[in-house]
Amino acid sequence: MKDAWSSDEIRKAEEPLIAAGEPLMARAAYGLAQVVLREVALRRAEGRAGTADGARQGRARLRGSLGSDGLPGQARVRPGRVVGRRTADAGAPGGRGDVRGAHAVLLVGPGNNGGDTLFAGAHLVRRGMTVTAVLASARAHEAGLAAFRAAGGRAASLADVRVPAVVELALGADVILDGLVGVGARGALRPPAGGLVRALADARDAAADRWPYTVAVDIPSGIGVDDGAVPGPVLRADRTVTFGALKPGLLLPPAAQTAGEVELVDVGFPASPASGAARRNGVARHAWGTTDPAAGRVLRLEPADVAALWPAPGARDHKYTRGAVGVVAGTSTYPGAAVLAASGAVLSGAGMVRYLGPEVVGTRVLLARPEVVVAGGRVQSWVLGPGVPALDPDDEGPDDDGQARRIFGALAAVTGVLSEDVTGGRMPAVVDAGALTMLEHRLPPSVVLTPHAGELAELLRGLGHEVDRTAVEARPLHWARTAHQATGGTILLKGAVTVVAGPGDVYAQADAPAWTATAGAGDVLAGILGTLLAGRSRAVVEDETLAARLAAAAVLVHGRAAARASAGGPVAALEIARAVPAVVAELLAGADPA
Ligand SMILES: NC(=O)C1=CN([C@@H]2O[C@H](COP(=O)(O)OP(=O)(O)OC[C@H]3O[C@@H](n4cnc5c(N)ncnc54)[C@H](O)[C@@H]3O)[C@@H](O)[C@H]2O)[C@@H](O)CC1
Ligand SMILES: [K+]
Repeated sequence: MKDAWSSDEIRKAEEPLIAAGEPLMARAAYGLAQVVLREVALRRAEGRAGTADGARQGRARLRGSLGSDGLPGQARVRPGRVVGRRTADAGAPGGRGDVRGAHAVLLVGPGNNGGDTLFAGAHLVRRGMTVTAVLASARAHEAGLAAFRAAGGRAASLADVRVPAVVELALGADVILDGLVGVGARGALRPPAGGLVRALADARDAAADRWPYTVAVDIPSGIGVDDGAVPGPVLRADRTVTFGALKPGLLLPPAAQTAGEVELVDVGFPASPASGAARRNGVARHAWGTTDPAAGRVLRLEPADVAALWPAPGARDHKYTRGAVGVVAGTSTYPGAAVLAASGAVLSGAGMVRYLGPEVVGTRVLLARPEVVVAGGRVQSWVLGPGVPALDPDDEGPDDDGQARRIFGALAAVTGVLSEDVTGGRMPAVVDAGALTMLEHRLPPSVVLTPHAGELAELLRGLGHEVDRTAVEARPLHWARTAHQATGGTILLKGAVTVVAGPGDVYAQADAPAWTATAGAGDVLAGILGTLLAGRSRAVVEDETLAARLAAAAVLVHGRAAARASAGGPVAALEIARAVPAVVAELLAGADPA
């Protein structure tokens, strides 16, 4: 399990270590430098490093703006010229591990994040790289700058060299280190760092594969460390080297999408899960229900966590103990959703799947999956709403083949509105698509709502919040938590990174390839989650945090199945369902079905 620490928690963990004289910054800088050296060497060995010529031109242009002592001078680089085409250079100094002559540009802010970057820069210089630091503020970490200069690095102030020259320099470099701000950042990057990053981000977009390898130091500067927001310009990184612990913004969308591959450098924080309580010592954990946005941890499940959660059958299990999933999905106009949701449930290992809906749809479900029982009866979880039209209160008689009536009945059972004698007691449910418009009562957390951003915005508008799809996409964590608090249900907000918010920890899962954004994929996910909830039906009702964990597990399996079915190309929703058994088998065998 990946576990992110908020900026407050990082600070609390840091304080005693710094007080004890632990060299945190030296460790961070060394780890950062090792990653940069490895990546530059790798790229050179693969022939992907920038040309020596390009780097030389970029440096020559900057040199025009530097005094002979390396300090900023008066000459200016003409703005707007792009130099240093990046092409493979067979003549680069050879061999894996060789970084001599490679050029790094450091973007250095005023705090310790800039300090890490300068100390790392000193390591790079000592390994034979040419390193230029662009100091974005009047202040820079004193010891870091001294060490960098002593090693032979050159530093220039942004105020002197100006943004266009830095863009040119970057285009001629092999690697850029973004050390403008780290966990001390608040809000969008302010000028001049904000302007610099905007120009670099634009240049990156325009230059595409000619852009140098970009490494974010601790976090991509400008992201919301704790909430994953992207409130202003951010230079997208190929890799983020983060120190001590992951930060929520590295897991949460949309910021997570700017971080590239995330690599953790151990600087000596207590790391084991057992020490989790200790490392949070003194950090107020607010009870759920407060408006504190930091309540609950931000986690990401990994394959081993899902294997431990999966309701694998034992020798004494039979189809009823394993859990029956009741599916109310599809109409005669949209029968496919019923087939996909039922397939997701069957192929993820439900003891039994019951389908409730119009006969014409039931027949199609049976044709696709003869295992499905097309009749009512006891179930241990419900999957409600895929392929069912949204309820339109102005419409007298929606053409839904009686599906709304069936969904209202099931919702009355799962929300506890009907007596146990009638319903057999509360049970978990997945509420998807049209069923999201049929909620009338407060939900228990064992009911998982599975909207995408547009559907969540609509749900929230119905609850009095002024919000549209774009606003939800900008702050998925905030709105998912808001929806949880407003409805009581667990919210699974679908996206490239899916966020699950319930009463406790939040999960941010990034398991699926972009090809997964295809019609019907969500129906399959609903079916998989239905199976997981049915398999642990009683526990889900008793433990109010379990539905969110299982929802995250369903997202992981769905994403890995999509990756497998896609194999780098397009993927059809039914193929995702078909890939699920092999993915589950590998998970249970302890493998990572990546
Ligand atoms: N957590 C750890 O264990 C370690 C952390 N270290 C580093 O220390 C960093 C935190 O250092 P600091 O607390 O000095 O803070 P930062 O270096 O993250 O940034 C704080 C500085 O940036 C400015 N700033 C804040 N928000 C800004 C904005 N929106 N636009 C422009 N400037 C802004 C502030 O005025 C302040 O000067 C970490 O991110 C990490 O890189 C390492 O040095 C040592 C190990
Ligand atoms: K940074």
